[in-house]
Amino acid sequence: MSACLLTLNAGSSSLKFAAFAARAGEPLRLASGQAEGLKSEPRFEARLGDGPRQKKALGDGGPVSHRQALDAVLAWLSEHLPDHQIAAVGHRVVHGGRFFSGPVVVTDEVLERLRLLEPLAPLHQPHNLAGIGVGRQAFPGAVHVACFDTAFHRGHGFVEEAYGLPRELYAAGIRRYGFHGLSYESVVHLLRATAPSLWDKRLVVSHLGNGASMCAIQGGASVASTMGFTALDGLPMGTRCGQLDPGVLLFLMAHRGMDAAALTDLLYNQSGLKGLSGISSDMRGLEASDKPEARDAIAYFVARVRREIGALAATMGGLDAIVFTGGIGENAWRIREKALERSEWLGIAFDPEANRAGSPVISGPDSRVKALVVKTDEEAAIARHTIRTSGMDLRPQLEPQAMAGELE
Ligand SMILES: Nc1ncnc2c1ncn2[C@@H]1O[C@H](COP(=O)(O)OP(=O)(O)O)[C@@H](O)[C@H]1O
Ligand SMILES: CC(=O)OP(=O)(O)O
Ligand SMILES: [Mg+2]
Repeated sequence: MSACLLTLNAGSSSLKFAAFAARAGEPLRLASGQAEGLKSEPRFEARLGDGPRQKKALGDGGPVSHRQALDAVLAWLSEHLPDHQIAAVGHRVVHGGRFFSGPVVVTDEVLERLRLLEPLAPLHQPHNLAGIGVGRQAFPGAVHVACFDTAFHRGHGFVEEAYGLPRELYAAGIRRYGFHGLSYESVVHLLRATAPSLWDKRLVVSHLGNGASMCAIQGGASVASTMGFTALDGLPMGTRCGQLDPGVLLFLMAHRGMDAAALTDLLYNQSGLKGLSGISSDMRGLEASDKPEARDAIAYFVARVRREIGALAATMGGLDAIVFTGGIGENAWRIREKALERSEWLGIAFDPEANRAGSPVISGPDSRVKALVVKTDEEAAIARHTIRTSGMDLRPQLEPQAMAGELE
């Protein structure tokens, strides 16, 4: 039996997983997949390495619990990787608050602290912690490691972390934390291998998915994020509002009688692309629609991305590369095109053909600022943390040489 590690990323309606072996401190992907649509039409999909995707229905047509989803994952793994024993499990946890600035081995005490953060990430944290619960039951002998979306941003200075509120609230933890850190780390890691003269320069990385944020990164470290105390701020998202004047909330409370529960539902579930369009939270659905409301929602999304490119570049005193990632960032060429329209002033010579063709480099050869598309790999970031934190393999990380220079 050889030891391997499992990564679990439990979302509100999905459970993503990957299995890795550890080779010289680097994860080697053995398998990956997801159980999704748990509350509507549960489906299971998995593949060995880069092999073909195997798909099947999950359950008997009705909703499926995270525990059942994990059982399906385990059954698939024991059928397809029978010679591997799971020695460590890495869990994505969206909010680590002030307590955690790096990955941590899960204990009952750690879990207790993470539960306190559930109200700060209602779409994620309860599911992340449920995933840890079922994972610990299924693998009582494995080391469980929590890896945080917030950790990558914990080096921010006071100005990026504070709100313009009394200092006592800052001291109480009411700060800008930032999210999608595992995704940003994975982008930096990939650039380090494929763009060695660029990775530590001034980057604006746009993680545009169902959740969406942008991050200024310099020297490989996060400098500023569009997200703050919760994963509501910054860009509009599938169903989340993005940046909002807090005066709107005061008005809704005073004049529409809305309480915390009603506002939570409004801001997390009914807003963003879904609320703006009244059609769909899904970018593909909006791109396919010819309704003016769909066009408005897309225009609002793109305008916010363009605005944040300028704002984040300003925090670094300039820009050397812009990177798109996430489901929208990687796949929606029209969104990238609109986001980079009239960006010559920033030093970007956009290459529309390369962009449309899905090339990883979407700026021209003479562009002073590079524009790139990178596939995010949160699972690999979780796996690297888990290898180091669990002590599965403590040898220094090897840089993959084969890709050196690929994106330059
Ligand atoms: N080819 C595509 N064109 C436009 N949008 C796409 C495409 N593929 C995926 N998307 C969008 O990506 C979003 C989901 O992003 P993803 O990063 O997978 O989400 P999650 O945050 O749930 O992991 C959805 O809005 C989806 O419509
Ligand atoms: C933090 C966040 O928004 O995550 P996701 O993109 O998975 O919703
Ligand atoms: Mg995501």
